[in-house]
Amino acid sequence: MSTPAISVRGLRKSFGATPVLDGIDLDVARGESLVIVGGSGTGKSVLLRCILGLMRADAGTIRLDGQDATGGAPEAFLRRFGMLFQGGALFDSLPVWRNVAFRLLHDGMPPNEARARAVAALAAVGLSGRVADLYPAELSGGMQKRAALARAIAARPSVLFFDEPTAGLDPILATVINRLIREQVTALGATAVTITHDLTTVRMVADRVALLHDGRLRWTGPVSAFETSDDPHVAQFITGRADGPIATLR
Ligand SMILES: Nc1ncnc2c1ncn2[C@@H]1O[C@H](COP(=O)(O)OP(=O)(O)OP(=O)(O)O)[C@@H](O)[C@H]1O
Repeated sequence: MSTPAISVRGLRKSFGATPVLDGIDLDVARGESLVIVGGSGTGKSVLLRCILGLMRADAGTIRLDGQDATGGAPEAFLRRFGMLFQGGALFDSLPVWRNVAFRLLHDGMPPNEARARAVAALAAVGLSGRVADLYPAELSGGMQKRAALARAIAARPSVLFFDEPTAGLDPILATVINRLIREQVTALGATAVTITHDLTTVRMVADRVALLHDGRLRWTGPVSAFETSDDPHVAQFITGRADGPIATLR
């Protein structure tokens, strides 16, 4: 097997006496779309933050493209990386196109070229050129999400992270966003890691699924095996039953 894009071994992270990650082992192959699911507060965001070096793990190793990244993601990796944050995280004081082209401008691309790239990225997520000169506050929540997705893809990254990409969207717009993510992952040939509660996202975006519970990945497998799995954690997650191994009191 070729070197995985992301490789995590024995990752542990506690807050005070409470372990959140309790020995995570995970490989994400290049060009693969992995979706991580799990109940609220199970540590999905903490795992993502540790992988990116935004948070320091207590133990374990992280390798990105075969390079040790335990103390933080290498610059070379971050340059090829795009992220859609849960809340969108657009800069209010910048027009949409400058938000979308932020990285490109930062890297010294001439403004007219960067603007053209931003407009193309906006078009890829179904937003017209008219939106380019508006400010984030002038957009609806769904449009902001799409603009944030345009920003994540504008620099044509080879690794993409999506944190709750459909949270707060109506089901139709959620489908649009899921389709866009899948299209971008396929079009860019990118490696993608998505965190979600949304089963539709799992179905539309995942090649492989990992279920986080009690600090560990309880189940990982191809998306085709997810819905037919007889693992009680997976079954409870899919049916949304309150009774089962996943406690509802957290
Ligand atoms: N900086 C922090 N300090 C203390 N505790 C934290 C910190 N960040 C996260 N936690 C705790 O870690 C646990 C996991 O949080 P995390 O945000 O990773 O959950 P999640 O699975 O992403 O949840 P959700 O699906 O609700 O967003 C929670 O109990 C949370 O309170």
